[in-house]
Amino acid sequence: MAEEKDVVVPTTFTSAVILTEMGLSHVPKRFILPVSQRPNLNVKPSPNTSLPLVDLALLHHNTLRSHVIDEIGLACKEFGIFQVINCGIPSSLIEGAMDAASEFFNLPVEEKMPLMSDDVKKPVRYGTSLNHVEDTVYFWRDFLKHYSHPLSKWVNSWPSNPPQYRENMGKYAEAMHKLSIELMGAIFESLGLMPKYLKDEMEEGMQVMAVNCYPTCPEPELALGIPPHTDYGCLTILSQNCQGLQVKDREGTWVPVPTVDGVLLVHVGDHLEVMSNGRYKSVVHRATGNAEKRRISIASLHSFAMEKKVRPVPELVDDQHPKAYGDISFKDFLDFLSRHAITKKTFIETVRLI
Ligand SMILES: O=C(O)CCC(=O)C(=O)O
Ligand SMILES: [Fe+2]
Repeated sequence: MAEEKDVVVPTTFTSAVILTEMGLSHVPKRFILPVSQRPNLNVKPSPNTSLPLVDLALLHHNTLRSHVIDEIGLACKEFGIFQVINCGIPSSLIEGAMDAASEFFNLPVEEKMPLMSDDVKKPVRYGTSLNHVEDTVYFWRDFLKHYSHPLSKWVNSWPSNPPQYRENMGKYAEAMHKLSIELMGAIFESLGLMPKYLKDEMEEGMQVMAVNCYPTCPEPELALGIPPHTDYGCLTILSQNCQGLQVKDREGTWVPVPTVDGVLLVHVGDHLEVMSNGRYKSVVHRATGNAEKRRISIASLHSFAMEKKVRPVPELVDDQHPKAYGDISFKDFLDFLSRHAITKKTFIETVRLI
């Protein structure tokens, strides 16, 4: 039982990792969701999932490129998420980043404590529930978030322990950044724009890595690892070591996403929804807990520079498609996040005009 062990839980910071180390047999009350928001864990991911699978090697094929662009466009439109294979990233590089992440969460709490913060504007921070002040229910996740692009600007502020963290995560971050540029080119092309459209803005944009740890949860049917949300950026590229991600399909049904070796997941984020003037919608997703296995995921979020306003692309606004969104920047999102609980209202809802 918790009381019997010599573990001090900080009152301002409730870490799921610490609670799991305490060996609880029940989740504490503040993690228990109202019945209507609890996940149904009996729905297992199907290997024949309807989630699109895109072979990125074909983007370099003269005659097949346009077919792949259509596939990506359809995936963004119908699902807001797709799986990609053959991205040219060695599996050892992804495994290296996952191992570094896992070892970081294994560190004793005293080593992680100096990075703990509820301030969403910190470029490097360790946290748990998204907003301790505003969130009324807590979530079974610890995370490390850090800015990552350009790498040379940020890498020295990343954890120096485990010793391989900076090198492994740095290589991974650079590979994700390169991939995000290629994907954005394909996505713009699928919208009828030039593939180089806004490429400089992406090159100079922000990259935030959200390194997530969902420790084993004694009662995963009562709690969530991360509540339903959309990602703020243009797109997010995700690696995971086991299943736990669920996405809401266009009918409102939660669909579990399978884990397949060599597959990365690409989410449409709010900025892409705005730029596409609503042709593509950011995908609502959440992560469930797991009683047997600790889950690690690395989400790489790509957006324009902090204060750069994102707006519907003029070519995509006409009489049939009136401007549907106001202008937003990453900074606007952070301002919103520091004031609101993520569980109450999503940021994108506040910028929709129609
Ligand atoms: O762990 C996951 O699969 C999702 C993580 C996520 O949604 C995020 O970090 O924004
Ligand atoms: Fe997310």
